Amino acid sequence: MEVLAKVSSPAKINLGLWILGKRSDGYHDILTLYHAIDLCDEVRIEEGPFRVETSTGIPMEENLVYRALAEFERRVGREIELSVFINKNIPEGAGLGGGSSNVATVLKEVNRLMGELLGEDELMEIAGIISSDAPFFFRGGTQIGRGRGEILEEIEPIELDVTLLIPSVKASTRKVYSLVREEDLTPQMSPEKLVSLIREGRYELLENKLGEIACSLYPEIGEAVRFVEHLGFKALVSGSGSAVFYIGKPTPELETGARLRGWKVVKAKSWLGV
Ligand SMILES: C[C@](O)(CO)[C@H](O)COP(=O)(O)OP(=O)(O)OC[C@H]1O[C@@H](n2ccc(N)nc2=O)[C@H](O)[C@@H]1O
Ligand SMILES: Nc1ncnc2c1ncn2[C@@H]1O[C@H](COP(=O)(O)OP(=O)(O)OP(=O)(O)O)[C@@H](O)[C@H]1O
Repeated sequence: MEVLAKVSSPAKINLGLWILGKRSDGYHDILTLYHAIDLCDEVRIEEGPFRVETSTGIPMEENLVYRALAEFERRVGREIELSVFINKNIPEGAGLGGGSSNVATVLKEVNRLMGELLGEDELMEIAGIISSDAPFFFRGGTQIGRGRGEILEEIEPIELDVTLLIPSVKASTRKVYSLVREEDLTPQMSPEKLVSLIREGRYELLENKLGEIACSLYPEIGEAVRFVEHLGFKALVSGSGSAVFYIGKPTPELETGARLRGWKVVKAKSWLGV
C-alpha cells in the first residue's frame, strides 16, 4: 500500500507542575510548563482500511488515537480510509505523554490527508476530550498549561539537554491524581512566577507536586529521584511519573547506577520542530 505520511510524535516533560485546586468535574486545575523533547514515536499512515496499530500491540479500541479518530469521523461525517501504524519509542505510563502526542500528531495528519476538513481549534477540542496533555502537542515547543492542561500559552523557545531516568514501574495518572490532598495544593502559584523562574534560569526552584505523590505511591520513583539528587542534580518527576529527569547530559556514574537498577537512561534534547 502507498505510504501517505511519515511523521515523528515527540514526548514531553513537565518543567514544573503545581496543582491549584480540585474541580467539580473530578479533574484538577494545574499550572505546568510543557516542554517537547526529541524522544519520538514514529507514525506511518498508509491508504487502506481504517485501523490503528502500535508496535507494542495496544488493542485498537483502547488506543487513544483510535478514539480520537472515531470522534473526528463522527464530526466530519466521512469514513476514514487510512491505516495508522505507530512505532512506539516513548515508554508507556512514564509521564511523557506518549499516547497524548500520538493523538495530536495523527489528528493533524489525517485532517491534512483528508483535505483540512476541520480547523486547528476543533482538532484541539477533540484532542482535549481524549487526553488533557494532547492539545499541547499541536504546537509543541515550550508552553504554559492551565486548566486540565488544555489552556495553553506559548513562551519563547528554550533549548535544553535533558537526561531521563525511567524506572520499570508504570504510573497510573488517574491513581496519582486520586491521592491529591488539600495540603498538596498551591493555589498561589502563577504563570508570571513560573515564567520568571524560567527566564532567570532558576531551574532549582522548579517542583512537581504531583510527582511527589507519585513517589509515595511508587517507591521506585522516589529511589530514582534520590539517586539523581545524590549525583548532585536537581531531579524532577515528569507528569504523574514514572520518568525522572534532570537538565544536563548523562554521566558515567548515572549510567552505571541506572544499569545496576535496571532503569532506562535516555539522553534527549528539546524538540523545536513540530
Ligand atoms: C500529569 C499530566 O500528564 C501532566 O502533564 C497531565 O495532567 C495528565 O494528562 P493525561 O495523562 O492526558 O490525563 P487524562 O488522560 O486527561 O486524565 C487521566 C486522569 O487523570 C486525572 N486528571 C488528569 C488531568 C488533570 N488536570 N486532572 C486530573 O485529575 C483524572 O482522574 C483523569 O481521569
Ligand atoms: N497511542 C498510545 N500510546 C501509548 N499509550 C497508549 C496509547 N493509547 C492508549 N494508551 C494507553 O494509555 C496509557 C497511558 O499512555 P501514555 O503513554 O500517554 O501515558 P503517560 O506516558 O503516563 O502520559 P501522560 O504524561 O499523559 O500521563 C498507556 O499505559 C496505554 O495503556
